[in-house]
Amino acid sequence: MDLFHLLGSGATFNKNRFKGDVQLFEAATDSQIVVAKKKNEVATNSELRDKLLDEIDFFKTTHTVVGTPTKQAKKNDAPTAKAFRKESQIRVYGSDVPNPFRTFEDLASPPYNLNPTIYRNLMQSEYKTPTAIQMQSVPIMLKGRDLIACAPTGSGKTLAYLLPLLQDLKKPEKTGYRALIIAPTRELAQQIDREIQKLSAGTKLKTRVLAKSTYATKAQTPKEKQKFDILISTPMRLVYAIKEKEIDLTNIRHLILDEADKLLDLGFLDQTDEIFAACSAPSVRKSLFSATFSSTVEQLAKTVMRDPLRVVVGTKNAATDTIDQKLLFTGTEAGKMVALRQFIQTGIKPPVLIFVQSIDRAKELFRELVYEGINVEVIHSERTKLQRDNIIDQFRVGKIWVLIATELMARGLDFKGVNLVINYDIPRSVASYIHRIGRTGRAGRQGEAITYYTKDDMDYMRSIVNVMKESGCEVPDWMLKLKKQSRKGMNKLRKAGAEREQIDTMSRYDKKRNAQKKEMIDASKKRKEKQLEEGGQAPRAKKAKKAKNSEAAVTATSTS
Ligand SMILES: Nc1ncnc2c1ncn2[C@@H]1O[C@H](COP(=O)(O)OP(=O)(O)OP(=O)(O)O)[C@@H](O)[C@H]1O
Repeated sequence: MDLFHLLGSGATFNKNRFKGDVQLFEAATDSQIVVAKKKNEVATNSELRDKLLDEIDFFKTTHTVVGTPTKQAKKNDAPTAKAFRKESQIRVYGSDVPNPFRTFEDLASPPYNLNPTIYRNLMQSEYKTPTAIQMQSVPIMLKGRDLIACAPTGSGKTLAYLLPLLQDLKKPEKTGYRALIIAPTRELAQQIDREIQKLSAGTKLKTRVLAKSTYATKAQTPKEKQKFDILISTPMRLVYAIKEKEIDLTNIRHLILDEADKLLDLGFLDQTDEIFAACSAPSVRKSLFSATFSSTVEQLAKTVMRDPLRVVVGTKNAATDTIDQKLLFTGTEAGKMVALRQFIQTGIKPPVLIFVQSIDRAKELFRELVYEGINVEVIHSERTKLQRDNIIDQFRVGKIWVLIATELMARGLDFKGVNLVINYDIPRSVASYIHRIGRTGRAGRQGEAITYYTKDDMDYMRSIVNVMKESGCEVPDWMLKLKKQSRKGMNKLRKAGAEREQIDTMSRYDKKRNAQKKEMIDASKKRKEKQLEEGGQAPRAKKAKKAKNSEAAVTATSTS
């Protein structure tokens, strides 16, 4: 009835035409005065108005009331919010759920009224249609609700939280950080920052990525510190900053955890706890995003959130359906290298990402592949920040064809063009499997993932096989009947990884030859440097060509 009042405010009824309806409307209250009062209230009380408007479904052309599809809606083939959610595989848990929006154009008008600058940036971006998680998360966050959002890898979760965040911050206030985004790795923090820069261009909002190299945060005056609106950080760095009193989080009103399940996992939990405590304003809105959430983590999350809504897109903890997942049995560890070499010889379609279980194995595999005649690199936490940044940039632009990586790269990083992910070593958990293979098949593109396994991995294959089956990939029947690994066994794998033979297939002869090659390259490099130091004469054409060749080779080896 309230909704009817709101929609009917200002309208007059033709008593002849509406007859019974007029009686129904007006007889519902005691007198004409009460009706008028009510009409007035719903039209002028903004809170009540917003609540009522939330119940209305916003379409490009039609408005339909949730749950009661009108004839008009059916005619326009525009489903109700409920049907629309079902169609878009969106499930929401919790009460008082705002409706999803349908098109980016909807955001320009009420109830969203997206800031015109952000709207313009959005319209000028490559995004044409919102993804399911964006459609449902944006209205929830705009409404100021806490949110736990689970949606597949590469489905645009970053934009889903950035749009409402930027909308709420509006413009700089110079009161210090008002929003905090936590990500598990520095690389992901930088990627989020890039997205913010694109989306907030022209709003004058200022963002800082807190990294070790962030210059003289300490030396900044309080006034300088207040210039920033948004802070993005890894937990470790932020906890250090909190302890050193470099950073004041008391003004934070938005706290977003990207890859939230990782941040609430044992490895990070203490730090995340400290961060939550430091964001001491009573009205902090918390949003958690990830492609995977265990029920334990969800329960834990709920204890620090206020009446959160939970959104799940697709099947919870499943892989993206645009990834063609395959398994390759290699028998032994040595068999993996044989398979990989064969694969490279038949011609790979770069860029390819190869995951291994440890830094040592990443280094070993790099040593094996560096002389295969492909542009290969290796990334792990022992590389310097500068090296890591360069490698990621070069991989993004296609200069590196094959990138060997540890778990560092498994989460959040967006390489749209990755055609293939190879799990050279099986991942340590189902979540890790989903995130690793999720580096391909992003934003609706097709991708491929191959997982190598040996006879020793058999005990851990069941959960991977289940994920594959769930996402519609072919798996042999017998693998679905494999014994399920005990919790203890899975925990052991998660903590320490499987015991594996060293990756070392080169003969003594090959090793000697490679060592000689390296020596020659180093010597040539030294000669060149000396020449340059001495202000060297212009080398002859032949010499120049030779030096160029060695330089290329040095780039390949200097990282080994
Ligand atoms: N509405 C959209 N239409 C098309 N592409 C989009 C849209 N929204 C985001 N993208 C693009 O999709 C890619 C993946 O987005 P994003 O990195 O936010 O995914 P994600 O869901 O956070 O993935 P992950 O779980 O792996 O972190 C990005 O390249 C992003 O620019």
